[in-house]
Amino acid sequence: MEVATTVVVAPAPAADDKALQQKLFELKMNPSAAPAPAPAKKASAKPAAKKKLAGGSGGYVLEDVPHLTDYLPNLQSFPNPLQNHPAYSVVKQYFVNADDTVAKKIVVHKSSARGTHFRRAGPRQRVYFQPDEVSAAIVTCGGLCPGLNTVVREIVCGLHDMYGVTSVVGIEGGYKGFYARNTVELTPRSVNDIHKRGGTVLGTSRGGQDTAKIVDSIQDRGINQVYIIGGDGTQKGAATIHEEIQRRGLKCAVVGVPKTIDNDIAVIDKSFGFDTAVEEAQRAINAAHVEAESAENGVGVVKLMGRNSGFIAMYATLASRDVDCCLIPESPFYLDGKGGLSSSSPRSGSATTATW
Ligand SMILES: Nc1ncnc2c1ncn2[C@@H]1O[C@H](COP(=O)(O)OP(=O)(O)OP(=O)(O)O)[C@@H](O)[C@H]1O
Ligand SMILES: O=P(O)(O)OC[C@H]1O[C@](O)(CO)[C@@H](O)[C@@H]1O
Repeated sequence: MEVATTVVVAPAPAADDKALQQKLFELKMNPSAAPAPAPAKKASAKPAAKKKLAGGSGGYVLEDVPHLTDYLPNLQSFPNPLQNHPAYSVVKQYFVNADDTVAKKIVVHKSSARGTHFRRAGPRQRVYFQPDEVSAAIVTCGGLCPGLNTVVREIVCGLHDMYGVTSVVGIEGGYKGFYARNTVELTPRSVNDIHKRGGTVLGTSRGGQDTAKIVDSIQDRGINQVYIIGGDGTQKGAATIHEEIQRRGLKCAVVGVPKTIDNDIAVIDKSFGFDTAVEEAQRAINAAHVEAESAENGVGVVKLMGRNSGFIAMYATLASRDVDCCLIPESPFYLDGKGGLSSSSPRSGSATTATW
């Protein structure tokens, strides 16, 4: 009897991260089942940045993002230029109410507290920069992810076409590029085709950088909006840069754009690059399936990205229909004995999907 088995497996997590990943998975799959917030971690090398929290009625908690007006309370605001834009001004309720928030848990019990909320992103009725006042910079840091160039392109074109901003530069080679390299001018024309290329046209890097030198460069170049695209390490760096900017009292907005191919951020719809990863996985799965079917008792094993997170493996499995078993780090499995992986054989010639 020929048995064709295609197994998709996400790499095993490091033991320390398992609890965190379990929490992320629960939040993503079933927000109502999310456990109560864990007590704050004890001593770490550097104290975590202080959270900006606000309370409301019925146990409502707003876990807010920092804002320029936190330390520049008298900052002048202006009507959003979008309100006169021919493409947007006709759309009713285009602007996000400044007080709109998004609940961390979607499903709650009628008697439970309203819980943690996050400020909703989107264009505001009033903004804190005039278009000709803006001098923006974009930087990409950390590892590569599909869509980095698309994000760079959309920031440049969005600033230009929607907000009338003409001064945008790229920082080359990641954080260090702020003080080690010259900037490159970014215009809608220069970024027009970059989304068709892989990687990041700005270059990237990992490793130590000097926050004071970065902020010196921001200050010297007169940059007042910084768009920082990168993973968790990059965002920690962005928080540090913001802290230094705030300490110096500069009118400079720091925008963190989260990058994770693994889609392991609970409160956003989807992270950029995830769809491409799932799509690309199909090719590997197809190839493994063909191989497995061609051999007697053939087994095809596909190892996908996601050291601590099984979303790519799980979505690729759901899309493929040729996968018999999907192993993800959030769900423990074992090989031998009753219920063990080795005891589950797929029906011959059929595609049986088992998720472990
Ligand atoms: N805790 C931190 N504080 C300040 N800067 C940091 C911190 N962690 C990392 N960085 C800086 O952020 C940049 C990118 O970090 P890192 O190499 O960890 O990638 P990442 O953003 O986590 O992306 P990836 O998901 O691809 O690993 C590096 O320049 C690094 O020095
Ligand atoms: O091998 P490392 O350095 O742990 O990184 C692997 C991680 O990086 C990624 O490839 C991109 O975030 C993940 O899919 C994977 O979990």
